[in-house]
Amino acid sequence: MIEASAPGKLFVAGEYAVVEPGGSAILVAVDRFVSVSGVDAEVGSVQSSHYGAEPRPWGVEAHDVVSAAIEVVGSLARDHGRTARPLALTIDSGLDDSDGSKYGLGSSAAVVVAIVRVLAEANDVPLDAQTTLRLALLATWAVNPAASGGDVAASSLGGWIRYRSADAAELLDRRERFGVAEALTGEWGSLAATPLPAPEGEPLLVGWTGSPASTAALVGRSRQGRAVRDADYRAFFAESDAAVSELGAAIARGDDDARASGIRHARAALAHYATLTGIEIETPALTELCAIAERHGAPAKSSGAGGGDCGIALAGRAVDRERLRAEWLAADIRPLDLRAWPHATTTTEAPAGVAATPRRTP
Ligand SMILES: Nc1ncnc2c1ncn2[C@@H]1O[C@H](COP(=O)(O)OP(=O)(O)O)[C@@H](O)[C@H]1O
Ligand SMILES: C[C@@](O)(CCOP(=O)(O)OP(=O)(O)O)CC(=O)O
Repeated sequence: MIEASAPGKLFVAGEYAVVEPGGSAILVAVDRFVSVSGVDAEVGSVQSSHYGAEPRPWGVEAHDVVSAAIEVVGSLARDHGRTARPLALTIDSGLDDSDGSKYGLGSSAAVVVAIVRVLAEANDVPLDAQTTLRLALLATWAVNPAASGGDVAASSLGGWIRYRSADAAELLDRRERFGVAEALTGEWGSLAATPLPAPEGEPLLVGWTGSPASTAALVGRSRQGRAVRDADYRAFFAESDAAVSELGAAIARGDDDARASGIRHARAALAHYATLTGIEIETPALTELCAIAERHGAPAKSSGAGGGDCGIALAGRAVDRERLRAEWLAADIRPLDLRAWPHATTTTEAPAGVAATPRRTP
Protein backbone atom coordinates (compact mmCIF):
# COMPACT_ATOMS: atom_id res chain seq x y z
CA MET A 1 0.00 0.00 0.00
CA ILE A 2 1.19 3.53 -0.77
CA GLU A 3 -0.05 6.41 1.32
CA ALA A 4 0.42 10.16 1.14
CA SER A 5 -1.27 13.18 2.56
CA ALA A 6 -1.36 16.90 1.90
CA PRO A 7 -2.31 19.76 4.21
CA GLY A 8 -5.09 22.29 3.82
CA LYS A 9 -4.30 25.99 3.60
CA LEU A 10 -5.37 29.49 4.44
CA PHE A 11 -4.75 32.65 2.45
CA VAL A 12 -2.96 35.28 4.50
CA ALA A 13 -2.81 38.07 1.88
CA GLY A 14 -3.04 38.73 -1.85
CA GLU A 15 -6.45 37.25 -2.66
CA TYR A 16 -7.97 38.19 -6.05
CA ALA A 17 -4.79 39.97 -7.22
CA VAL A 18 -3.05 36.56 -7.29
CA VAL A 19 -5.59 35.33 -9.85
CA GLU A 20 -3.94 37.58 -12.43
CA PRO A 21 -0.72 35.92 -13.76
CA GLY A 22 2.20 37.46 -11.90
CA GLY A 23 0.06 38.38 -8.88
CA SER A 24 1.45 37.56 -5.43
CA ALA A 25 0.01 36.07 -2.27
CA ILE A 26 1.05 34.74 1.12
CA LEU A 27 -0.46 31.50 2.38
CA VAL A 28 0.01 29.11 5.23
CA ALA A 29 -0.54 25.34 5.27
CA VAL A 30 -2.53 24.14 8.29
CA ASP A 31 -2.60 20.91 10.28
CA ARG A 32 -5.65 19.33 8.68
CA PHE A 33 -5.02 16.87 5.90
CA VAL A 34 -6.39 14.95 2.99
CA SER A 35 -4.95 11.43 3.00
CA VAL A 36 -4.90 9.12 0.00
CA SER A 37 -3.95 5.46 -0.06
CA GLY A 38 -3.50 3.24 -3.08
CA VAL A 39 -3.27 -0.54 -3.52
CA ASP A 40 -2.58 -2.44 -6.73
CA ALA A 41 -5.75 -3.40 -8.56
CA GLU A 42 -6.74 -4.80 -11.94
CA VAL A 43 -8.84 -1.75 -12.66
CA GLY A 44 -8.11 1.70 -11.30
CA SER A 45 -10.78 3.09 -8.98
CA VAL A 46 -11.36 5.83 -6.43
CA GLN A 47 -13.32 5.57 -3.23
CA SER A 48 -14.43 8.71 -1.44
CA SER A 49 -17.33 9.81 0.71
CA HIS A 50 -17.99 12.27 -2.16
CA TYR A 51 -19.02 9.39 -4.42
CA GLY A 52 -21.22 7.39 -2.06
CA ALA A 53 -20.56 3.77 -1.16
CA GLU A 54 -19.30 2.45 -4.50
CA PRO A 55 -15.75 3.10 -5.77
CA ARG A 56 -15.67 5.05 -9.01
CA PRO A 57 -13.63 3.52 -11.86
CA TRP A 58 -10.84 5.65 -13.39
CA GLY A 59 -11.67 7.13 -16.74
CA VAL A 60 -15.30 7.84 -15.96
CA GLU A 61 -16.18 11.14 -17.61
CA ALA A 62 -15.99 13.20 -14.45
CA HIS A 63 -14.62 16.65 -15.00
CA ASP A 64 -13.20 16.93 -11.52
CA VAL A 65 -9.79 17.40 -9.93
CA VAL A 66 -9.52 13.74 -8.93
CA SER A 67 -9.78 12.56 -12.56
CA ALA A 68 -7.54 15.40 -13.67
CA ALA A 69 -4.82 14.41 -11.18
CA ILE A 70 -4.98 10.74 -12.26
CA GLU A 71 -4.81 11.84 -15.89
CA VAL A 72 -1.84 14.16 -15.44
CA VAL A 73 0.34 11.57 -13.65
CA GLY A 74 -0.78 8.89 -16.16
CA SER A 75 0.34 11.14 -19.02
CA LEU A 76 3.67 11.76 -17.31
CA ALA A 77 4.25 8.01 -16.84
CA ARG A 78 3.44 7.44 -20.52
CA ASP A 79 5.82 10.25 -21.49
CA HIS A 80 8.49 8.30 -19.56
CA GLY A 81 7.61 5.18 -21.58
CA ARG A 82 5.63 3.44 -18.81
CA THR A 83 2.06 2.36 -18.43
CA ALA A 84 0.49 3.88 -15.34
CA ARG A 85 -0.13 1.18 -12.70
CA PRO A 86 -3.84 0.91 -11.93
CA LEU A 87 -4.54 1.43 -8.25
CA ALA A 88 -7.57 1.30 -6.00
CA LEU A 89 -7.35 4.74 -4.37
CA THR A 90 -9.11 5.76 -1.18
CA ILE A 91 -9.49 9.44 -0.32
CA ASP A 92 -10.02 10.44 3.28
CA SER A 93 -10.52 14.14 3.94
CA GLY A 94 -9.89 15.62 7.35
CA LEU A 95 -10.51 19.16 6.13
CA ASP A 96 -14.20 19.32 6.89
CA ASP A 97 -15.63 19.08 10.37
CA SER A 98 -17.31 15.97 11.72
CA ASP A 99 -20.58 17.92 11.86
CA GLY A 100 -20.33 18.49 8.09
CA SER A 101 -19.16 22.13 8.25
CA LYS A 102 -16.84 23.02 5.38
CA TYR A 103 -14.24 25.56 6.38
CA GLY A 104 -12.81 26.41 2.94
CA LEU A 105 -9.37 25.02 3.75
CA GLY A 106 -8.61 24.14 0.14
CA SER A 107 -9.85 20.58 -0.20
CA SER A 108 -9.45 20.44 -3.98
CA ALA A 109 -5.77 21.43 -3.78
CA ALA A 110 -5.00 18.97 -0.97
CA VAL A 111 -6.80 16.15 -2.82
CA VAL A 112 -4.84 16.84 -6.00
CA VAL A 113 -1.48 17.02 -4.23
CA ALA A 114 -2.07 13.83 -2.21
CA ILE A 115 -3.17 11.90 -5.33
CA VAL A 116 -0.21 13.17 -7.35
CA ARG A 117 2.13 11.98 -4.57
CA VAL A 118 0.65 8.49 -4.37
CA LEU A 119 0.55 7.95 -8.14
CA ALA A 120 4.03 9.33 -8.72
CA GLU A 121 5.40 7.00 -6.04
CA ALA A 122 3.53 4.03 -7.56
CA ASN A 123 5.00 4.78 -10.97
CA ASP A 124 8.54 5.46 -9.72
CA VAL A 125 8.47 9.07 -10.79
CA PRO A 126 10.51 10.95 -8.18
CA LEU A 127 8.95 14.28 -7.23
CA ASP A 128 10.35 17.22 -5.31
CA ALA A 129 7.99 19.84 -3.91
CA GLN A 130 8.32 22.17 -6.91
CA THR A 131 7.59 19.39 -9.41
CA THR A 132 4.65 18.23 -7.29
CA LEU A 133 3.39 21.81 -7.44
CA ARG A 134 3.68 21.98 -11.23
CA LEU A 135 1.93 18.64 -11.77
CA ALA A 136 -0.82 19.57 -9.32
CA LEU A 137 -1.24 22.95 -11.02
CA LEU A 138 -1.67 21.30 -14.43
CA ALA A 139 -4.37 19.06 -12.92
CA THR A 140 -6.10 21.94 -11.14
CA TRP A 141 -6.11 24.19 -14.21
CA ALA A 142 -7.51 21.38 -16.38
CA VAL A 143 -10.68 21.82 -14.31
CA ASN A 144 -10.46 25.48 -13.32
CA PRO A 145 -8.09 27.54 -15.48
CA ALA A 146 -9.00 30.66 -13.48
CA ALA A 147 -7.55 29.28 -10.23
CA SER A 148 -4.44 31.09 -8.96
CA GLY A 149 -2.96 27.87 -7.60
CA GLY A 150 -1.91 29.50 -4.33
CA ASP A 151 -3.72 26.75 -2.42
CA VAL A 152 -1.88 24.11 -4.46
CA ALA A 153 1.46 25.73 -3.59
CA ALA A 154 0.65 25.75 0.12
CA SER A 155 -0.39 22.07 -0.02
CA SER A 156 2.72 21.12 -1.99
CA LEU A 157 5.32 22.99 0.08
CA GLY A 158 3.70 23.22 3.52
CA GLY A 159 4.50 26.00 5.99
CA TRP A 160 4.27 29.73 5.34
CA ILE A 161 4.88 30.56 1.71
CA ARG A 162 5.06 33.43 -0.69
CA TYR A 163 3.50 32.59 -4.05
CA ARG A 164 3.47 34.29 -7.45
CA SER A 165 1.07 32.90 -10.02
CA ALA A 166 1.83 31.79 -13.57
CA ASP A 167 -0.08 32.08 -16.83
CA ALA A 168 -2.38 29.03 -16.75
CA ALA A 169 -3.52 29.43 -20.37
CA GLU A 170 0.05 29.39 -21.65
CA LEU A 171 1.02 26.32 -19.61
CA LEU A 172 -2.14 24.39 -20.50
CA ASP A 173 -1.35 25.11 -24.13
CA ARG A 174 2.21 23.84 -23.65
CA ARG A 175 0.88 20.62 -22.09
CA GLU A 176 -1.58 20.19 -24.96
CA ARG A 177 1.09 20.63 -27.60
CA PHE A 178 4.15 18.96 -26.06
CA GLY A 179 2.84 16.66 -23.32
CA VAL A 180 3.14 16.74 -19.54
CA ALA A 181 6.84 15.77 -19.24
CA GLU A 182 7.84 18.57 -21.59
CA ALA A 183 5.48 21.06 -19.98
CA LEU A 184 7.04 20.38 -16.56
CA THR A 185 10.51 21.39 -17.60
CA GLY A 186 11.50 24.77 -18.89
CA GLU A 187 10.34 28.17 -17.85
CA TRP A 188 7.13 28.63 -15.92
CA GLY A 189 7.15 32.36 -16.41
CA SER A 190 6.23 34.24 -13.27
CA LEU A 191 5.60 31.12 -11.13
CA ALA A 192 7.35 31.30 -7.77
CA ALA A 193 6.65 29.43 -4.55
CA THR A 194 9.10 30.26 -1.79
CA PRO A 195 9.06 29.13 1.84
CA LEU A 196 8.99 31.87 4.48
CA PRO A 197 10.32 31.27 7.99
CA ALA A 198 7.51 30.37 10.41
CA PRO A 199 6.80 33.43 12.59
CA GLU A 200 7.82 32.88 16.18
CA GLY A 201 5.15 32.08 18.75
CA GLU A 202 2.61 30.56 16.33
CA PRO A 203 0.63 33.79 15.87
CA LEU A 204 -2.08 32.34 13.59
CA LEU A 205 -5.65 32.51 14.94
CA VAL A 206 -8.53 31.39 12.74
CA GLY A 207 -12.24 32.09 13.09
CA TRP A 208 -14.99 30.67 10.89
CA THR A 209 -18.05 32.76 10.12
CA GLY A 210 -20.20 30.30 8.18
CA SER A 211 -20.45 28.99 4.65
CA PRO A 212 -19.85 31.40 1.78
CA ALA A 213 -20.94 31.56 -1.82
CA SER A 214 -18.67 29.48 -4.08
CA THR A 215 -15.22 30.92 -4.82
CA ALA A 216 -15.63 30.28 -8.54
CA ALA A 217 -18.83 32.33 -8.49
CA LEU A 218 -17.12 35.17 -6.61
CA VAL A 219 -14.09 35.18 -8.90
CA GLY A 220 -16.35 34.93 -11.96
CA ARG A 221 -18.37 37.87 -10.75
CA SER A 222 -15.26 39.89 -10.16
CA ARG A 223 -14.37 39.53 -13.81
CA GLN A 224 -17.75 39.85 -15.46
CA GLY A 225 -19.53 42.03 -12.97
CA ARG A 226 -19.29 45.76 -12.73
CA ALA A 227 -17.00 47.05 -15.47
CA VAL A 228 -13.86 47.96 -13.57
CA ARG A 229 -11.75 50.61 -15.25
CA ASP A 230 -8.31 49.30 -16.11
CA ALA A 231 -6.62 52.07 -14.15
CA ASP A 232 -8.69 51.23 -11.06
CA TYR A 233 -7.83 47.53 -11.36
CA ARG A 234 -4.13 48.36 -11.77
CA ALA A 235 -4.28 50.53 -8.64
CA PHE A 236 -5.79 47.64 -6.66
CA PHE A 237 -3.23 45.21 -8.07
CA ALA A 238 -0.33 47.50 -7.08
CA GLU A 239 -1.81 48.08 -3.62
CA SER A 240 -2.23 44.34 -3.00
CA ASP A 241 1.25 43.60 -4.34
CA ALA A 242 2.79 46.23 -2.06
CA ALA A 243 0.95 44.78 0.96
CA VAL A 244 2.16 41.26 0.12
CA SER A 245 5.75 42.50 -0.27
CA GLU A 246 5.55 44.37 3.04
CA LEU A 247 4.12 41.33 4.82
CA GLY A 248 6.52 38.86 3.22
CA ALA A 249 9.55 40.98 4.17
CA ALA A 250 8.18 41.46 7.71
CA ILE A 251 7.70 37.71 8.20
CA ALA A 252 11.15 37.01 6.76
CA ARG A 253 12.87 39.31 9.28
CA GLY A 254 10.52 38.61 12.20
CA ASP A 255 9.25 42.21 12.47
CA ASP A 256 5.85 42.11 14.24
CA ASP A 257 4.97 45.78 13.66
CA ALA A 258 5.63 45.61 9.94
CA ARG A 259 3.71 42.31 9.86
CA ALA A 260 0.68 44.01 11.40
CA SER A 261 0.95 46.85 8.91
CA GLY A 262 1.16 44.36 6.01
CA ILE A 263 -2.03 42.60 7.16
CA ARG A 264 -3.90 45.92 7.51
CA HIS A 265 -2.76 47.07 4.06
CA ALA A 266 -3.84 43.75 2.51
CA ARG A 267 -7.24 44.15 4.18
CA ALA A 268 -7.54 47.72 2.85
CA ALA A 269 -6.64 46.56 -0.68
CA LEU A 270 -9.44 43.98 -0.54
CA ALA A 271 -11.90 46.61 0.69
CA HIS A 272 -10.89 48.72 -2.29
CA TYR A 273 -11.43 45.75 -4.63
CA ALA A 274 -14.84 45.07 -3.08
CA THR A 275 -15.87 48.67 -3.81
CA LEU A 276 -14.67 48.40 -7.41
CA THR A 277 -16.40 45.10 -8.15
CA GLY A 278 -19.42 45.16 -5.86
CA ILE A 279 -18.41 41.79 -4.35
CA GLU A 280 -19.06 41.51 -0.63
CA ILE A 281 -15.70 40.10 0.45
CA GLU A 282 -15.80 41.20 4.08
CA THR A 283 -19.25 40.33 5.41
CA PRO A 284 -20.52 41.95 8.64
CA ALA A 285 -19.44 38.79 10.52
CA LEU A 286 -15.90 39.07 9.12
CA THR A 287 -15.82 42.77 10.01
CA GLU A 288 -16.81 41.82 13.56
CA LEU A 289 -14.11 39.12 13.64
CA CYS A 290 -11.53 41.76 12.66
CA ALA A 291 -12.86 44.37 15.12
CA ILE A 292 -12.62 41.94 18.05
CA ALA A 293 -9.09 40.89 17.08
CA GLU A 294 -7.98 44.51 16.60
CA ARG A 295 -9.36 45.44 20.05
CA HIS A 296 -6.96 42.82 21.42
CA GLY A 297 -4.10 44.25 19.38
CA ALA A 298 -4.08 41.50 16.73
CA PRO A 299 -4.27 42.61 13.08
CA ALA A 300 -6.91 40.63 11.19
CA LYS A 301 -8.56 40.18 7.81
CA SER A 302 -10.77 37.90 5.80
CA SER A 303 -8.98 34.86 4.34
CA GLY A 304 -9.63 33.62 0.82
CA ALA A 305 -12.46 34.71 -1.41
CA GLY A 306 -14.50 36.01 1.52
CA GLY A 307 -18.27 36.33 1.58
CA GLY A 308 -18.10 34.15 4.71
CA ASP A 309 -15.71 31.33 5.65
CA CYS A 310 -12.59 32.11 7.63
CA GLY A 311 -10.94 35.23 8.92
CA ILE A 312 -7.44 35.20 10.37
CA ALA A 313 -5.69 37.21 13.04
CA LEU A 314 -1.98 37.27 13.80
CA ALA A 315 -1.56 37.50 17.53
CA GLY A 316 1.73 38.70 18.99
CA ARG A 317 2.88 37.44 22.38
CA ALA A 318 1.08 40.21 24.29
CA VAL A 319 -2.36 39.19 22.98
CA ASP A 320 -4.72 37.38 25.37
CA ARG A 321 -5.74 34.66 22.93
CA GLU A 322 -8.19 32.94 25.24
CA ARG A 323 -10.21 36.14 25.71
CA LEU A 324 -10.02 36.94 22.03
CA ARG A 325 -11.37 33.47 21.17
CA ALA A 326 -14.09 33.77 23.82
CA GLU A 327 -15.24 37.06 22.30
CA TRP A 328 -15.31 35.53 18.84
CA LEU A 329 -17.47 32.72 20.20
CA ALA A 330 -19.83 35.17 21.89
CA ALA A 331 -20.21 36.89 18.48
CA ASP A 332 -21.09 33.55 16.80
CA ILE A 333 -17.67 33.19 15.23
CA ARG A 334 -16.27 29.68 15.60
CA PRO A 335 -12.58 29.65 16.61
CA LEU A 336 -10.92 26.82 14.70
CA ASP A 337 -8.24 24.75 16.39
CA LEU A 338 -5.71 25.04 13.58
CA ARG A 339 -1.98 25.57 13.56
CA ALA A 340 0.46 26.25 10.78
CA TRP A 341 1.92 22.99 9.51
CA PRO A 342 4.66 21.91 9.85
CA HIS A 343 4.61 23.41 13.36
CA ALA A 344 7.45 25.83 13.96
CA THR A 345 8.84 23.67 16.75
CA THR A 346 8.61 20.29 15.06
CA THR A 347 9.47 20.99 11.46
CA THR A 348 10.79 17.49 10.80
CA GLU A 349 8.02 15.49 12.44
CA ALA A 350 4.78 14.60 10.75
CA PRO A 351 1.87 14.01 13.12
CA ALA A 352 0.98 10.39 13.74
CA GLY A 353 -0.56 8.76 10.71
CA VAL A 354 0.45 11.53 8.36
CA ALA A 355 2.94 10.94 5.58
CA ALA A 356 4.10 14.22 4.08
CA THR A 357 6.09 12.27 1.55
CA PRO A 358 4.65 9.05 0.17
CA ARG A 359 5.19 5.96 2.26
CA ARG A 360 4.96 2.34 1.27
CA THR A 361 3.64 -0.17 3.74
CA PRO A 362 3.63 -3.88 2.94
N1 LIG B 1 -12.89 13.99 -0.12
C1 LIG B 1 -12.92 14.25 -1.43
N2 LIG B 1 -13.11 13.25 -2.32
C2 LIG B 1 -13.14 13.50 -3.65
N3 LIG B 1 -13.03 14.72 -4.18
C3 LIG B 1 -12.87 15.76 -3.35
C4 LIG B 1 -12.80 15.58 -1.93
N4 LIG B 1 -12.65 16.79 -1.36
C5 LIG B 1 -12.62 17.69 -2.38
N5 LIG B 1 -12.74 17.09 -3.57
C6 LIG B 1 -12.74 17.71 -4.89
O1 LIG B 1 -12.48 19.08 -4.71
C7 LIG B 1 -13.60 19.87 -5.12
C8 LIG B 1 -13.80 20.98 -4.10
O2 LIG B 1 -13.15 22.06 -4.60
P1 LIG B 1 -13.55 23.54 -4.18
O3 LIG B 1 -15.00 23.74 -4.34
O4 LIG B 1 -12.58 24.44 -4.86
O5 LIG B 1 -13.29 23.48 -2.62
P2 LIG B 1 -12.09 23.99 -1.79
O6 LIG B 1 -12.36 25.46 -1.62
O7 LIG B 1 -12.22 23.24 -0.49
O8 LIG B 1 -10.85 23.70 -2.54
C9 LIG B 1 -14.76 18.92 -5.15
O9 LIG B 1 -15.72 19.31 -6.10
C10 LIG B 1 -14.10 17.60 -5.54
O10 LIG B 1 -13.89 17.55 -6.94
C1 LIG C 1 -10.12 34.75 -4.60
C2 LIG C 1 -8.89 33.85 -4.64
O1 LIG C 1 -7.72 34.68 -4.79
C3 LIG C 1 -8.71 33.13 -3.32
C4 LIG C 1 -9.77 32.11 -3.02
O2 LIG C 1 -9.43 31.51 -1.82
P1 LIG C 1 -10.36 30.50 -1.05
O3 LIG C 1 -9.56 29.99 0.07
O4 LIG C 1 -11.64 31.16 -0.69
O5 LIG C 1 -10.61 29.44 -2.17
P2 LIG C 1 -11.22 28.01 -2.12
O6 LIG C 1 -10.06 27.13 -1.70
O7 LIG C 1 -11.67 27.74 -3.49
O8 LIG C 1 -12.30 28.07 -1.09
C5 LIG C 1 -9.01 32.89 -5.81
C6 LIG C 1 -7.73 32.15 -6.16
O9 LIG C 1 -6.65 32.51 -5.65
O10 LIG C 1 -7.81 31.24 -7.03
